[in-house]
Amino acid sequence: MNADAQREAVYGAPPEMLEARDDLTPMLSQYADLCAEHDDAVVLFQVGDFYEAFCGAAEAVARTCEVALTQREDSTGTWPMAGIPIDNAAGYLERLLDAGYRVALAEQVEDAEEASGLVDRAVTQLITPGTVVDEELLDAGRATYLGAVARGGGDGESHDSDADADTYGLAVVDVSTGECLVTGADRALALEELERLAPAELVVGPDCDLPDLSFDPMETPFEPAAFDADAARETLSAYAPRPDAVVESDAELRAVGAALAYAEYAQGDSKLAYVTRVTRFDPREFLQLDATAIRSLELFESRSARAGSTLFSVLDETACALGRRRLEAWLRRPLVDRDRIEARLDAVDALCDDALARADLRDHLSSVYDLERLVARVSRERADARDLRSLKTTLDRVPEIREALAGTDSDLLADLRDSLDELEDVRDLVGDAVVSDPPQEITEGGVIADGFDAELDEVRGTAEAGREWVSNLEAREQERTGIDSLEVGYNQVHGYYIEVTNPNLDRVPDDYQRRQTLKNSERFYTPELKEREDEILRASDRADALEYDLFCEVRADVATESARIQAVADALADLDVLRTLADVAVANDYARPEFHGDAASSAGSTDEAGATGEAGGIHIDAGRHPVVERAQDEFVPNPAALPRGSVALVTGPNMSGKSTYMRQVALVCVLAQVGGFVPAKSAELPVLDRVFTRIGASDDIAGGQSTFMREMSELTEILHNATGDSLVLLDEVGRGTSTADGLAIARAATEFLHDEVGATTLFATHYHDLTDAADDREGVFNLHFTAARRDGEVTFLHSVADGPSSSSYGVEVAQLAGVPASVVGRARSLVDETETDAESAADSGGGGVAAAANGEVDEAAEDGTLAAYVDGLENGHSQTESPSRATSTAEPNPELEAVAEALREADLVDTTPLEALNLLSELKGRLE
Ligand SMILES: Nc1ncnc2c1ncn2[C@@H]1O[C@H](COP(=O)(O)OP(=O)(O)OP(=O)(O)O)[C@@H](O)[C@H]1O
Repeated sequence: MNADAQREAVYGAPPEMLEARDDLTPMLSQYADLCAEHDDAVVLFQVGDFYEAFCGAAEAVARTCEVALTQREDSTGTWPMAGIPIDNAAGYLERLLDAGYRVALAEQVEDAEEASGLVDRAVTQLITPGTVVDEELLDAGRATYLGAVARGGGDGESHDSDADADTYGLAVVDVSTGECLVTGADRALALEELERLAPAELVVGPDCDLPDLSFDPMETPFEPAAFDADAARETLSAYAPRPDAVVESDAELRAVGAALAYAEYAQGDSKLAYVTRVTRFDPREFLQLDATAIRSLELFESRSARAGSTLFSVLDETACALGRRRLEAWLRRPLVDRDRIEARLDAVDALCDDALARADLRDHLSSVYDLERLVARVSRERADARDLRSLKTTLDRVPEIREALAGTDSDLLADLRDSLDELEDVRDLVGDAVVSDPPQEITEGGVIADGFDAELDEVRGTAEAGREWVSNLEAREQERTGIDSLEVGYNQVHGYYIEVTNPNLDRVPDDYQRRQTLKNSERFYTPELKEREDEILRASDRADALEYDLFCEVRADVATESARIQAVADALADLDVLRTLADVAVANDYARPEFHGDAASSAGSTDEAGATGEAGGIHIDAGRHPVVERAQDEFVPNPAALPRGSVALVTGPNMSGKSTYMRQVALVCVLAQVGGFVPAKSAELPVLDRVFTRIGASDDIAGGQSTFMREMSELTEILHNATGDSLVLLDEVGRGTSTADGLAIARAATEFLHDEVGATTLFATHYHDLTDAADDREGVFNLHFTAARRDGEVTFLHSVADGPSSSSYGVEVAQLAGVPASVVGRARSLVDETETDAESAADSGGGGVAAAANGEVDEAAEDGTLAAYVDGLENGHSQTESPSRATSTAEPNPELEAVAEALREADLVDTTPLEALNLLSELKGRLE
């Protein structure tokens, strides 16, 4: 049984309980019923202060949560049972979620003390990866999405676009905040968007056959009927008065309808009143970054040893959780609208110039609570009195935040300032109603402030008067009885009493009635004291009940303002990100990027400027890698001058900085389109439509797919989808196959990108032969990284220069990596031999070779044998028709050398036939 099946086996009513169905106690019978109704989750059944599970589910809970597996015995048998304490359930629930379980909380929905017979229970909440709302189970800095995907061409009639069954709708809901997004696109784009949103849980509509995704959502089976267009329209109409105006296709309608229906189901089948806005977007309104690009540019996850260093971590100077989530959303979705980008840049610029405003904003925003999640809790009736005070604390900051932006000359900041509704009504309501430091419990009084409600004040007054009467009683009774040691006290069990020590018992008046006998004293009460006590108790009980009712009313009143509070949250989130971008820019010396033209106009500019013209190109002066520069003491800034549609072939030794350089160019572009300043002295940039990356192969091996296959499918994706407005980064493409095939593929891809696609491309390669592609295409040019070689030691300079690299320094890098000296020495002599051969071939007129690498830095080399090879390629000759190829390559093949070395080292005199065979087979394997 696989893991999914194992989990599902404990869902539903336990078979052994079903067998004993008629004999079960009422409580277990209720448990079995609830399990049967919610057979897609482990039902955790509230019994007093615990959530219990029975039978197979109990075993799963005990194993996963590491709690004791006990037994419940009754007349019908012995049932395995495991429980988790409700008070600190979060940690256990998290374990169950992590283990892939879905959990249904069956809570007592009536007061156990008031219930006659069996307490009523109902599933109030389904807890799954995409529907968690518990603060302790959520990541403050990330949105937790539940997603739904639907395919077009189904049963809808109202939208023509669905004639194409290739239209996909995608919707996500963040149940903890009420954010709801919907989009639609063709399959490829919709899948890309799905990867970018990476919902924690996914409900997949009928006929949607999803491929393997790069993230790992829980796939939840949900009623296909929820994807029906009419049902979806009905669901959506509770959130948008004109459902069809929100979406643009039936696929979208069905996706958002199903997502909301499932979210409602998870929240106990109730409308999510705090989903006040369903927002539709078009993926093309944003810079498209697919999952591969997000991963390889290390926006959120680090793949290197510098764990934790990502663009997000460098930028994350946010002061509050609202800002942190917004920064993530902006980074995942940089803009393409030039005006919107400039508006953000103006705002960042203005804040960069105003240190005081920045500091004020940071200060105020750091005491802002997570309004989005707060308002959702208020709306779900889960907020306690402290939550409401947190809301007020946050709202108290709003006037100050507006004040900090008073004189701003940025339109965006001014708009945000103006949209900051001070919500005085809500603030005053909470301020008047809830005491400043309320207890966590809302049922035990002490929550509502004096003066808020006349009836409560009166009831409290009665209780207070009673207490005062009691507190004066001692003096009065001492005087009346003449017993100086007489004391009035109170305890939980017996209530108020008058205590008289044994020697004074003879002076006790007649109206004293005995309540309790102690060793040295007696305790009494009087009818009047009893009456007062009852009055006090009645009044405090009444006050507690009144307080609870009043609190619920206040909370409901606040809930009606959800949309206004969410708008404030929205503005605060934007402000926090803008001030963060400004803080980071100032702290790290970033510069404001400039854009030439907008995406639309630059797309058509090729003709005017030619494929290699300046228009729309990427021009960066002294650019830096924002993450790498922070991780080391010194970083060498590098320029980039990439005309629009050009292909830069980047060569250089291993470790010289090629990948860093390419990524930094992309990161500068991404950051600029987020609206941030960039790590450079200056940058003039185009508005890109997409960034594609094909970087590094090492981590794919773990994925099981053949590295080369993966590499080629990513390349295909790029060649199909890149446009003249795209930036393409290729690192070592073609490396996963034989040198000849790899070089041919790299060469052909370069030509295609240049001639057909016109995408601005950076291509890092170890195929020095590829550098010749620059000879016959104006838009293809070479860049290289330099190193200094002195006495056999290599120092990387990390600076980029024009032209191809002269040497790969592979042997030196091998030495740096600790490869044994004898191997390094042998490798070096082999390289020398090859170079000498190449030189003599050149001298004898074999093909126009310039002096090969001679140990000097920064010397461009051309390779005559390559010219022959390229000729072959261009004349349509396949590689096999070029017999000279295998022997004439200037670049030594390290694998061949290693095999040769192993053969040379083999001591045949001492080798048995079997060992010889093994060696042969091993060497053959290496060659293949
Ligand atoms: N501009 C720079 N200034 C300072 N150090 C740098 C610079 N660029 C790169 N480095 C350092 O050099 C290391 C190697 O860089 P990078 O991975 O970019 O090399 P590479 O040429 O792509 O190597 P390979 O060909 O082996 O993939 C980086 O981890 C970084 O520490």
